[in-house]
Amino acid sequence: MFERFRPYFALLKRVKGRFAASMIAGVIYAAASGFGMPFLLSTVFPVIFGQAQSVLDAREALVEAKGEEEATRIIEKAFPGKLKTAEKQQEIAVRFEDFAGKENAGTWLLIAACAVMPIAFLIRGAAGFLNVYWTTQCGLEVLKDIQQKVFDKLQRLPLGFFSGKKTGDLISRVMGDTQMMNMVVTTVANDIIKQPLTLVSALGFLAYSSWQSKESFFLLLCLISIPICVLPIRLVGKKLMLRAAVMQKTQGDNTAVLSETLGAAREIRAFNLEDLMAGRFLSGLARWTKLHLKVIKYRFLAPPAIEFVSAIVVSAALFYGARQHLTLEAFIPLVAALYMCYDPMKKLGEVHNRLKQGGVSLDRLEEILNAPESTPDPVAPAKIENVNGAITFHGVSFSYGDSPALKDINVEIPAGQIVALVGPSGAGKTTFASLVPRFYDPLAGSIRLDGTDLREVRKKDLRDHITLVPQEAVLFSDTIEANIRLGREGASKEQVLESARQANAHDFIVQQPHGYETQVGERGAQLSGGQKQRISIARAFLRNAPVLILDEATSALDSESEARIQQELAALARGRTTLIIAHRFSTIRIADRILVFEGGRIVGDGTFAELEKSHDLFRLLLEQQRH
Ligand SMILES: Nc1ncnc2c1ncn2[C@@H]1O[C@H](COP(=O)(O)OP(=O)(O)OP(=O)(O)O)[C@@H](O)[C@H]1O
Repeated sequence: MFERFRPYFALLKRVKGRFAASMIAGVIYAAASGFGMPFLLSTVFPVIFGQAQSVLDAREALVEAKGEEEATRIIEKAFPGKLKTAEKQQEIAVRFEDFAGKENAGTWLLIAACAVMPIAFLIRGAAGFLNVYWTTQCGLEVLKDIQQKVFDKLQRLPLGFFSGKKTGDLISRVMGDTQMMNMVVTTVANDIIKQPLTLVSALGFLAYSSWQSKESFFLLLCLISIPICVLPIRLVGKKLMLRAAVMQKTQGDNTAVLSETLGAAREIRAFNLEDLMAGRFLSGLARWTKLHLKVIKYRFLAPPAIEFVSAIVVSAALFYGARQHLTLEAFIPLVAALYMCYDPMKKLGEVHNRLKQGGVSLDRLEEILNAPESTPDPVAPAKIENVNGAITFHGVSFSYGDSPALKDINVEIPAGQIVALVGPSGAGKTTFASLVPRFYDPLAGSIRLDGTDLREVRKKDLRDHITLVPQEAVLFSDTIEANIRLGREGASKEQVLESARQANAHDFIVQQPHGYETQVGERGAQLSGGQKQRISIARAFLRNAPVLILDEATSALDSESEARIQQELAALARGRTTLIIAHRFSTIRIADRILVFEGGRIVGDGTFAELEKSHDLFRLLLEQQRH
């Protein structure tokens, strides 16, 4: 049952004190329930109802007629185990006489006997509460660690991981599946320690009374029927796990539809796709509801099955007890112990099912946690300091899947050169630029920065020397200043302002209602495309890295904004090794050199004038751009 979660037990180390305390509380609870309750029933009730005394009186009466030995034997047979208890109780009664006087001894004994129950329940209740509280705390701490690891991993995973995944499904894993685990932890925590221990201590009581009365029928009955109860638990658990897996996947698909719908709000309205998207969402919901009901069905099937088995066992016990002429007083504690065996079984069935369901969510989280690191950091990383920015590609090939995206690329880019990458769509320009910050590693060949192979450098150190200005500016929902500051942690206010001036953003920023403190909204929704792009350029100025990758940063703008931003980009590129991914040729005029890509190869290399004169494909591309 716990096998699936074993790798995570190590995470309990951090909360081992709490966990040990919860175990101790669980042991107290279990001992009080499984052993204590039946034991109290067998000792306190006889005191209250005076049966202990009547056992002694009966023996007393027989002693004259049958002699001491025979009288004891007859009484032992009629009231198994009770003679010893009665003697002990008489001893207690005598002590009460010393304490309360002969007259009041009876009353005090009764008060004490009656008080035992609430005290026992108080101890049991407090131990139960502390057990569930501390176990939940430990479980949630472990879960927090797992969530943290998943989030961390998601941020560090190579980009290739995301190609085949839906964002909505990933959100559903991080939020939905951890939520599911949360629920599993909180529900399971209540029973996971208490119930098995209660079962053991109830079996302990049955063993103890078997030994006392030399009668092992009840213990045997219990030992035989426990495996029968395990059967439905296992059967149902397997079915439940399969349904839960599909259910969680469906949940992921539904979240994906939702996130796509929210992300394409304009397009959905423009193309009248509201009904289509609603239909998709509804059919996903219907599938999820159906699966959820199946999961519920299997979850709640095991307890009645166990109850049925336990009812049969109690009936068998009744039959046997009646035949053996057991007194009610002897019978009740045994039935209570039997109940204390089956109740944990029933609850453990639920725990088992819950853990199965949690296992499914864990599988989905582990897909993220155990995703291979395709661009690992070196064990002994090389230091890169005072980077000039010379980049060399030597025999580089790369493919995302089967068909190659780059084939045998050899090129040397001196420090400070501005290079435009042009070529038809799908020629490999973006891929070429993506290899420089190690978003991917080449499958063959090597890439060097100032002579150092990129794979010998830690990704963080490498990326500290690179600035990426994407096609569409990415802003986070925070203030303008915070968005610029993302370029360099710890930059001074003056440096932020200076970068904004360099990007020609300062003037429009100070006109905003709260100036630099203005909130930009989610993904910068409250700013125009040009304004967003200027903030993104200001961020790049602030970063001040020697290598710059411009993913034709103006292609998302209208021509007027585009023309104005050209100047800032030219200023930004000056003195830096710059790779411009030129989708629309809008920025290639600022380039010192142009590389022409076709089918994953570099088929042209020269200045604008040289290529315009002699390169057919370049001329064709230029011609297409002009029309
Ligand atoms: N994440 C990816 N997963 C799988 N294949 C990809 C991925 N990105 C690009 N490709 C494929 O690799 C090849 C090169 O793509 P790349 O994006 O580098 O071209 P590009 O020249 O930048 O094109 P465009 O100008 O249209 O952006 C294409 O065949 C493309 O389909």
